[in-house]
Amino acid sequence: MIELRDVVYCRLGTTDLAGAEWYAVNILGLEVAERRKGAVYFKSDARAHTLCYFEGDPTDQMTAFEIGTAQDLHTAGATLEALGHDVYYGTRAECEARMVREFIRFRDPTGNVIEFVLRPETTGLDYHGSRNAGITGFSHVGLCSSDLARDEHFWTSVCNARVSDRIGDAPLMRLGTIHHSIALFPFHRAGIQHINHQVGSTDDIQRSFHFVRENQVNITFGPGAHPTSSAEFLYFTGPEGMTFEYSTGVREIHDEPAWRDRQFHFEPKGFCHWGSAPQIAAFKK
Ligand SMILES: O=C(O)c1cccc(O)c1O
Ligand SMILES: [Fe+2]
Repeated sequence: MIELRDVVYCRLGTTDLAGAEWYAVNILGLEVAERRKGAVYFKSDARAHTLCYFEGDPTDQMTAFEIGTAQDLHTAGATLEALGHDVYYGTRAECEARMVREFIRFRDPTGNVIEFVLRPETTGLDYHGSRNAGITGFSHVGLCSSDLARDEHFWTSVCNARVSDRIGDAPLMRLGTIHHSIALFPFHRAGIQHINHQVGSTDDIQRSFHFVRENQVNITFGPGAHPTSSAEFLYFTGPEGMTFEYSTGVREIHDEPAWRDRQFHFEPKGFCHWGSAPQIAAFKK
């Protein structure tokens, strides 16, 4: 079994790097950690970076997860190869571009590009956004799935993710104690479906709701409250059509043996108990 510690970063291709940077700083509220040739790195918490935009094809999207030891990384590579996945070992330059010691890359059964990384860099320092969005950190990712049962099986039986709850057949899965670090939503193509940052409080959700609306950003869902994680949320659209979510108050599961995954409706009420309805394709039938 491959043990994953946490989701660590997303890498997103863009045809407008300057525009993506402007949005990440001025709307989303991230901090530029570093600019390199053809790429900008963003901080959202103590880690060296949790998001990278690079000049490239917008369908080029990667999600990375931390693995504990070099031994585990190599075992994971062998396990994935045995299951028929092509596994690519990152070069030194590619490791430097990700601020990690080692990584492997492969595709999940839907075709999502996944990286398992060793020793991602941290700064030990908080981040400071110029816009006070109240972000406390990068927290989870939603991935598109063309076959939810098949992909849930992959993530739970190969990668040790545990299902916390399901909305319809869409699993919300935890790697540690946070209700979910990865969730799968039905969509006909591979890609990152949404990127979640946690914010400090309801005030941050409400202030961002008005702020993004004032700035002509398309709000696609919320403000609302998820019955699953119990988090209050806001979803809005970013560069290249990416969905970003802020949420606050996500449930933690500490009594692992006692927790039973629950079944929610794949309808607006399964996504929000305040009555908001999603304008997000993967959240609709
Ligand atoms: O937090 C949740 O429970 C949740 C539920 C549905 C969809 C999401 O993106 C979520 O984060
Ligand atoms: Fe989410």
